[in-house]
Amino acid sequence: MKINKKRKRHSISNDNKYINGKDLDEPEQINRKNLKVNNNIKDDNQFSKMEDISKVDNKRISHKKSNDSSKNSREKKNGSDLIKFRKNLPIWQERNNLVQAVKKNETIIIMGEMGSGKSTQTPQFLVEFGLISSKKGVIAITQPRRVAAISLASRVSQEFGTQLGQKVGYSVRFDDKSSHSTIIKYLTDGMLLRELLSDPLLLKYSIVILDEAHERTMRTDILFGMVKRAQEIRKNKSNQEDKNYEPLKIIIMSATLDAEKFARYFNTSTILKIPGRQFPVTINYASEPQSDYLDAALTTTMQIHMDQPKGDILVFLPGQEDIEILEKLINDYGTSLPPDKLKVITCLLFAALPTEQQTKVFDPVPPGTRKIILATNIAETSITIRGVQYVVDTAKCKIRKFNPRIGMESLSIENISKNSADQRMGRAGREASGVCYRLFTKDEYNRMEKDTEPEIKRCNLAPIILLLKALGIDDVLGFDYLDAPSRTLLKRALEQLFILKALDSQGRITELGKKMAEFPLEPAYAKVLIVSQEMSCTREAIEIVSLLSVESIFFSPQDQREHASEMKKKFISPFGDLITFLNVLRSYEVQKGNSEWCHQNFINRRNMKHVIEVRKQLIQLCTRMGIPTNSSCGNEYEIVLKCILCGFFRNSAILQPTNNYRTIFSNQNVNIHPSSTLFNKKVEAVMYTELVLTTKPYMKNVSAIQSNWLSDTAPNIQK
Ligand SMILES: Nc1ncnc2c1ncn2[C@@H]1O[C@H](COP(=O)(O)OP(=O)(O)OP(=O)(O)O)[C@@H](O)[C@H]1O
Repeated sequence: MKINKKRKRHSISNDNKYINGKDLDEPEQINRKNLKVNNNIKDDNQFSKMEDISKVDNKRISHKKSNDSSKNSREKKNGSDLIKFRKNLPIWQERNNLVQAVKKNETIIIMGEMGSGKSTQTPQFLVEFGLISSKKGVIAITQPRRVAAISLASRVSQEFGTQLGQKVGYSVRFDDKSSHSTIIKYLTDGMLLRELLSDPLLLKYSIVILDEAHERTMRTDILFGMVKRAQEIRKNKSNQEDKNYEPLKIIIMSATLDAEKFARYFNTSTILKIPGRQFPVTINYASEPQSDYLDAALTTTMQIHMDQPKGDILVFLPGQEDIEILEKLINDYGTSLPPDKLKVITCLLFAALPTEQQTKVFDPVPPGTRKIILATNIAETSITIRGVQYVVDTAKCKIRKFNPRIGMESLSIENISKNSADQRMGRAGREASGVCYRLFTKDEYNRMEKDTEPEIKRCNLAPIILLLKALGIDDVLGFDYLDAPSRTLLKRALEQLFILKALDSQGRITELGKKMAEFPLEPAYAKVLIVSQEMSCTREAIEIVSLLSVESIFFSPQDQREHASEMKKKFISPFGDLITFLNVLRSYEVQKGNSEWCHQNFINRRNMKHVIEVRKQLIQLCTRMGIPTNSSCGNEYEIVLKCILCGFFRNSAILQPTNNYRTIFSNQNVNIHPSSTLFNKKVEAVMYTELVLTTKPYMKNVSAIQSNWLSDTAPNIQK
């Protein structure tokens, strides 16, 4: 297979920075004309460069055999098939031990091989052995991602033989499918944290299962401390024979965690190991390092398609941009397949996709078709996508980091850890044997870090500190962290919240802070929405927050950049990017999202649909919070920008006599990014939502403001 490598590649070094989940770099668009797949795959066989692990190191991950043939396991299972299926899971043999361990201990740790049945079976065993009754309290089982919570709840409700939302349900942001009769509730870690706001001791649960604990998201780390605290308080109360309090059991689960460390933290010595998985996965490593992960992913995927028997393919990529490029290439390629080959259908899975589009990856495809799923690491843990037999792993992911010194957040493409690579491999071999194609060498694997650094050690802590304060944890420095964050990170978060007036000068949460904490949004965005009420511009504020929830509402292919920027001109506002985005949204609605119009105007239709969805959810949220969502500012954009400034005044810069912009907060020289509508324009002051470090520090999403607005909105700014 030949791929024209003339195109400009993404740098995957540290200078490829992102901020707030978006590309910080001017996106290096691929010249798609230059990037072609030659159908004659076998002529230039990528796998001549890949070693078959079965030949070179015989590392087959295979333990327990199942009697199910792959054909049978693919068939839709009715009740008795599902029971048979459950009995074949490795965890089934351990169910007595598991239940006894939970009965005897306050906390246990379950370390089980991927696919052994932890996430689906553990809560069912607890119910089946009578440990749960809705009187005593039900089971909460957390997942780091909503797609996992939803798909696990669907599967378990099927196995349980009830409708989703009844005995088995889920709760994720903006979507709750649980009821009074729910006894097993899958929920994201963020949702359980939110429940703590109204139920600080989690009294409606008698068992909390923290699944995929190795992921170490910031929210999971805070949950560890909060759940442990709730357990201690409940234990003390029930020891004092207070009938209102039942003890709380905690179960920590993962295939790839440091069990000893968790055992020490949770004061337990009960670690249950579940050996074995149902089906083997063969691992193929690249025989030499791949200089271009996207080319390697395309080549490998197409080679599997041409050479390997049917079975769906799951490809791991670092982000939306790469996913969309590969989607286009595979679809182009799919149109020229020989008639005797399976057709291909691509499905995408990344965080910014609306839930109903994310869950499309689980839909079956027509016969004679191979599904190719292009996913970020959100497909890495927990989920089973039926039919996936091949995993292609680029070893890349986006890592978010916060530099507390200059207050800048970045998101860069980096290598994953060994544990991540193993989790990715574990998405195959769940219904039949599978193959994992690692686009890196065995040596590279050996050199990978064991674990990804926990978010709490590298991210902006402001959202989580606000939540802790709202939960009544005043001493955030002394909180019982599994791994304590650095003091600099903590100090910066406290400072940020003080400046937003979410905390007072003593570090106590204010009424405004309490209200902000109720929004499942970053503090700055929550503040904008709250303030918008008194400024009568809630509608516009919601729309701008929604427009900022996607990487970009425009696309500009490298070979059509000039044309694209010409087409963009009609939307441009002298107020800068945010109001320009609003203009695009207005036109998009007039055009009813017409795809031809989007195409002609270089508008990213998929992202616009997401914007509309987020807007709908924010309108519901504000209504629930008692904030009227109408506006009477009559398109007075100065008012709208002043409102945004209330959340983002930390991100403002003043034009200097030298014609440079200097940030008011960290006093550094910054530049307007070339993609901004204000590029090369000189205005007295600007506000931005992202700061990007590439060749220079660049501001993105820039708006023109007046410097006197700053003293009105931010009287307590400290340099
Ligand atoms: N949504 C689903 N559809 C079909 N089969 C499923 C589904 N979810 C789980 N399974 C089956 O149940 C098995 C056990 O899944 P489960 O998620 O409980 O394993 P696990 O041990 O938690 O895995 P991991 O550590 O990878 O999350 C899977 O290997 C798969 O065969």
